[in-house]
Amino acid sequence: MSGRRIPKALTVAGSDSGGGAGIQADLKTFQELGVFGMSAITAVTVQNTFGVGGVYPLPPEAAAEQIRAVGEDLGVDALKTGMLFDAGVIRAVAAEIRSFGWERVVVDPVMIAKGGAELLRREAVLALKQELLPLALIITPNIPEAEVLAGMSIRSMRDRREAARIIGAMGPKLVVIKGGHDASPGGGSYDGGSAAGTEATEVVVDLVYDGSGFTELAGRRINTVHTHGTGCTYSAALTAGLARGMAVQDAISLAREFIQAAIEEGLGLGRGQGPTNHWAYRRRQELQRDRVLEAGR
Ligand SMILES: Nc1ncnc2c1ncn2[C@@H]1O[C@H](COP(=O)(O)OP(=O)(O)OP(=O)(O)O)[C@@H](O)[C@H]1O
Ligand SMILES: Cc1ncc(COP(=O)(O)O)c(N)n1
Repeated sequence: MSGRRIPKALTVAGSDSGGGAGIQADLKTFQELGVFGMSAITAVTVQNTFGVGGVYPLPPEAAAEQIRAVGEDLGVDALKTGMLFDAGVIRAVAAEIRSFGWERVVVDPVMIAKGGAELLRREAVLALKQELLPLALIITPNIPEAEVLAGMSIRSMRDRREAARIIGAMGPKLVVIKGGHDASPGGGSYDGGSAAGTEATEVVVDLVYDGSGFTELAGRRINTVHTHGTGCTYSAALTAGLARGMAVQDAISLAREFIQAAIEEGLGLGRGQGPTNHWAYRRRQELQRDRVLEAGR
């Protein structure tokens, strides 16, 4: 991908009027991480913190033309996909990725919104597996999405590893099965007691599979309802790291830190399941830098 001065990232996803997920979350995250954000919108959703009130999909050509316009002119250092909604859009997006030869591709296989609304048609799962997964550098399913892709139920970390192997065989170089939906005691740390030295029930663990080995990234589980758009924000931070030229493992760590800060410093917006705080990570970085400068005076 092109390597001019400001890193540039493209998100191919749905619009969330509530601003917490989808295109809006992605662009905010890119901006916070010093990356120039661009978008190809696949659908317009009517959303607030109570859920999805409507979905207005765009035709596949609309996605393809937006991607082409950006790719031919501004250039793309990394790309992520989010809500794609149907098989036609998936095929169109995959064709553009192939034709530009982009490799820093993050696929967030968005299927169902937290409130239960369908963001990917059931019959489109096959197209996702056949067309898009082989083009992905990293795929970031949550546990229910990993269950659909792998065709198995996930009740333990052992199951998660098995699912990651199955999904990895579909083509992506790395698989991250996120632990936000893991309600089991231990939050995913089944094999070695509590992770990160905290009480097991307070932990959220993301599992990373790189085609040969597994890494578990643990964070403190925050007890909050304000987790709307966590997956979008996480995969956007990962994409921003890749656009900046970071090594994959470093981009994965950056994304975990970014989402942890965004959830921990929630904004309490709306009367339902609110968005995370996309500004929190940069604010922490700035505070840390100020402390270092202060100590050096
Ligand atoms: N309560 C929480 N506390 C801390 N981290 C969390 C929490 N919930 C999710 N995360 C983190 O947020 C990221 C996204 O995980 P999650 O499983 O929620 O994705 P998702 O379900 O795809 O999100 P979305 O709801 O946007 O589709 C992961 O890194 C996960 O560890
Ligand atoms: C446009 C769009 N894309 C993705 C999500 C998933 O986010 P969540 O599962 O938090 O609702 C969403 N709600 N809306």
